Amino acid sequence: MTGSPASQLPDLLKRSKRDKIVLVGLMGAGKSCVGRRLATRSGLAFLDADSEIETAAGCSIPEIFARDGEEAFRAGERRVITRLLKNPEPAVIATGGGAYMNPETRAEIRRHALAVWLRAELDVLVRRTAKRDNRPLLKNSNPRQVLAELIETRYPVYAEADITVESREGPIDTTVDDVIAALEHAVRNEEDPLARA
Ligand SMILES: Nc1ncnc2c1ncn2[C@@H]1O[C@H](COP(=O)(O)OP(=O)(O)OP(=O)(O)O)[C@@H](O)[C@H]1O
Ligand SMILES: O=C(O)C1=C[C@@H](O)[C@@H](O)[C@H](O)C1
Ligand SMILES: [Mg+2]
Repeated sequence: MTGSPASQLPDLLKRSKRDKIVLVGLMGAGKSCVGRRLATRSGLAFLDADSEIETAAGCSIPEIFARDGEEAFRAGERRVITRLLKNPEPAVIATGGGAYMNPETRAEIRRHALAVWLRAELDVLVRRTAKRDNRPLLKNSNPRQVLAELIETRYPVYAEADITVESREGPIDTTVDDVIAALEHAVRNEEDPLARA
């Protein structure tokens, strides 16, 4: 762990008049592991939307997809994220990779949260997601092609987030440090737009 001032995050949230930091990005971008570390280092609560959906449904995401289909999963995802966002306790939330594609979810995130896009290159995503088979969208013969197509359709939408941080290979704490620095910069710019000049 590095010495960067993660403890400033609760104060940063107050200054931004929002109460959540929400991580968005593709499968394998690191939303869950970076989000958990960010929360631990800053003393904020951590919520993982995928886990919350599984708890609410009483079964795993692959089981929800197999039993009820993707559309039902997306409806549940929307409800769960809205509930998490409306809870006033300050927190870091890792979303599932598809959540930010929903325009209503994006609007709720904008209202309550500072949104962070964890961006990663295709090769990095392919390598990281190959380690586990818990992602229904990648359970086919060519996960690399699926991820490449999702990059095409989703990256322009993820780009609407308040900040973008590259999720590189290397220590997770380095990405956490980059997120904190970018958030500090974004909030400072919001407070004093002229400082950007
Ligand atoms: N910045 C990073 N550096 C190195 N490894 C990482 C980094 N971020 C994530 N990983 C590794 O990549 C894998 C996937 O990460 P994680 O589950 O956090 O992704 P995710 O964005 O939450 O994906 P999903 O949308 O499927 O939930 C994990 O094994 C994790 O340890
Ligand atoms: O990118 C996606 O659409 C998904 C990502 C995961 O986090 C899960 O939410 C689910 O596997 C779907
Ligand atoms: Mg995750």
